[in-house]
Amino acid sequence: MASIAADFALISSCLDLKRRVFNRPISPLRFGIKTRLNRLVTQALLQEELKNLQKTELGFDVVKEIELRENGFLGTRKTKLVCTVGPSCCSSEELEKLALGGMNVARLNMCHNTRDWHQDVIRKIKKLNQEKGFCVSVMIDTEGSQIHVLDHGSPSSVKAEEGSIWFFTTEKLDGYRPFTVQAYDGFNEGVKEGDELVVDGGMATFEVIEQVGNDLRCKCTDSGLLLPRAKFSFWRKGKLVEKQHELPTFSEKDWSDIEFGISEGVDFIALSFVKDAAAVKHLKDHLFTKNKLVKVLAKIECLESLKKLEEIVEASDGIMVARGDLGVEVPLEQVPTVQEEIVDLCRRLNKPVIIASQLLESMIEYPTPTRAEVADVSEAVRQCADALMLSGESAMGSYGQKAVSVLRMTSARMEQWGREMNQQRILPQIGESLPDQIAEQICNCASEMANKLGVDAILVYTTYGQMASLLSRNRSNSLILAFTNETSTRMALNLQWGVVPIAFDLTDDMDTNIAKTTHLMKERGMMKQGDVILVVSDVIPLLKALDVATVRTGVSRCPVRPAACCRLPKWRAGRHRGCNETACSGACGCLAER
Ligand SMILES: Nc1ncnc2c1ncn2[C@@H]1O[C@H](COP(=O)(O)OP(=O)(O)O)[C@@H](O)[C@H]1O
Ligand SMILES: C=C(OP(=O)(O)O)C(=O)O
Ligand SMILES: [K+]
Ligand SMILES: [Mg+2]
Repeated sequence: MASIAADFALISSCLDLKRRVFNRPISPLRFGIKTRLNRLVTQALLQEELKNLQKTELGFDVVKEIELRENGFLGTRKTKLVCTVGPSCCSSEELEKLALGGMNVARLNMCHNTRDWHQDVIRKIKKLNQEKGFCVSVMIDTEGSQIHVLDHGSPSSVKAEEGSIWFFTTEKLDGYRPFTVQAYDGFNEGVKEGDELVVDGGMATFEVIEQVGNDLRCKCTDSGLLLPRAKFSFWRKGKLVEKQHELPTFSEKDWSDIEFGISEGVDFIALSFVKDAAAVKHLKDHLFTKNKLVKVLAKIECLESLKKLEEIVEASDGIMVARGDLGVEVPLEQVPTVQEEIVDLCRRLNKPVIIASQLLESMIEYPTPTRAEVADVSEAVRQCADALMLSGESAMGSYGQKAVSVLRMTSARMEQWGREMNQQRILPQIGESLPDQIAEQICNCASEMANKLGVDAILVYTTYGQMASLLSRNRSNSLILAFTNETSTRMALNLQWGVVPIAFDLTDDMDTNIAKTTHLMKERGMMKQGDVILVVSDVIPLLKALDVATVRTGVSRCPVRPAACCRLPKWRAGRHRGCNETACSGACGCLAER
């Protein structure tokens, strides 16, 4: 196997040979898979420059750095973790503990708390990133038409006993009133006597026994707990009673929250209750006019979004399977299959996907998860979702850090099992244009090769994250180290399976990029002798890359040598690029213009 140890004798002889033949330094393949030889040559050429490099020129997340040193490339966790920030974890100390525990993305749910509170949290996270070397991205999650919630006026859960009679009203309650629950104006439109009112997808069930003006009198038919802000829906003969009036995806508050998010420099906006692709495009257009590279995630959490799933996934930069609300509109037993379908579709279309809500719900109150919760988390990891999300567990629970460590350990174990099983999946082609198809093929082949050769890491040099994402899509065993000079790309890649985004000041010269980054990785103890790496890049635009690759083909068959073909390299500024000849020798009989 290749080694990254320097072999100076070999390099020198290569350089000599090269200079003699081409009278110019070797230029290895600008994209594609690097050979050991090329890597060694590049290293030698850049040796002087490398001596002056500062370790800090590599923007590496401190937490990943520790993990990499401890577990090596293969053992480093690939599944990403999103934590909702709330009162339990909003101090700098708590946020730091979550970051150290492996939080990749912090989510702020705009349904709760004040603008100032959110601003304070975002600034604390950015400060921690800057001062302590974390790489935690920030996501805001819009409120949307989040009005399908009940309020019983009590800060804790209230139990509904079977047979008890309850009053569901639009009247504003001032505090707790026994057997009374407040709902939004118009909640009972289209509802008939005999319909079922289901709370939180089945936590408790009521039968509508009487319409009283705008209110409903209901009998509890299946006892259960009503949590604060419980979600509810009406059902008739096993089917959802669809809402009479469609609420817009964006409220005025949502737009103002979005503007706030943009001005605070958030990395993701998760859009609640998306019903079609138009809503996603609307927001993306808005961001485009502001020249903002914020990623838009669509939350799949209502029946309408399932009907238009494919167009929504295509329009978005990523998806959240928001099982909390989804489980209110879809029968609970269908949620697992719907989840798997969404995860599969996202992977087919190359969009990151987050599994959200109730992953470790019992840990809001208890320090240990249930077996069933661990099984649910494992299942999401087995499906190869990009990320797992904590909601109340981190936002308001007492064991947020422990919940993060349960996610971390469970996903690491399941990923290891996945590697042992070596499950491969044939993926459909997604690229439509030739350059996109080429990029895709390179990434597919690199991933396959990485698995077959037992490669430790794939290094990808990327401006907008395209190839890093295509590599991630393959879910290969190797870790993907993505070097980018774009901060927005680095923060966005934080959500992608198996990608470790690293800030680095990329140049147009791939040899320099590779030499410098591998040198720094070694210096920092993250790469060692004997590690096997593959290199892929989209830094040079693909069409050009094709040209460069072709030049490379041509170089080895340069007209200086009689049997060479000069067709592919073309003639540049009247000179052949490979050898400085001013005219084609014609020896090859090629089609080049002469
Ligand atoms: N920023 C916040 N401020 C106060 N409480 C919060 C905040 N974010 C989340 N929470 C609490 O954590 C719970 C779970 O969060 P989440 O699932 O995001 O919200 P929801 O329950 O509204 O869907 C919320 O119901 C709320 O009690
Ligand atoms: C994540 C979800 O959205 P929210 O917490 O904003 O209701 C959900 O419904 O699962
Ligand atoms: K929300
Ligand atoms: Mg929701």
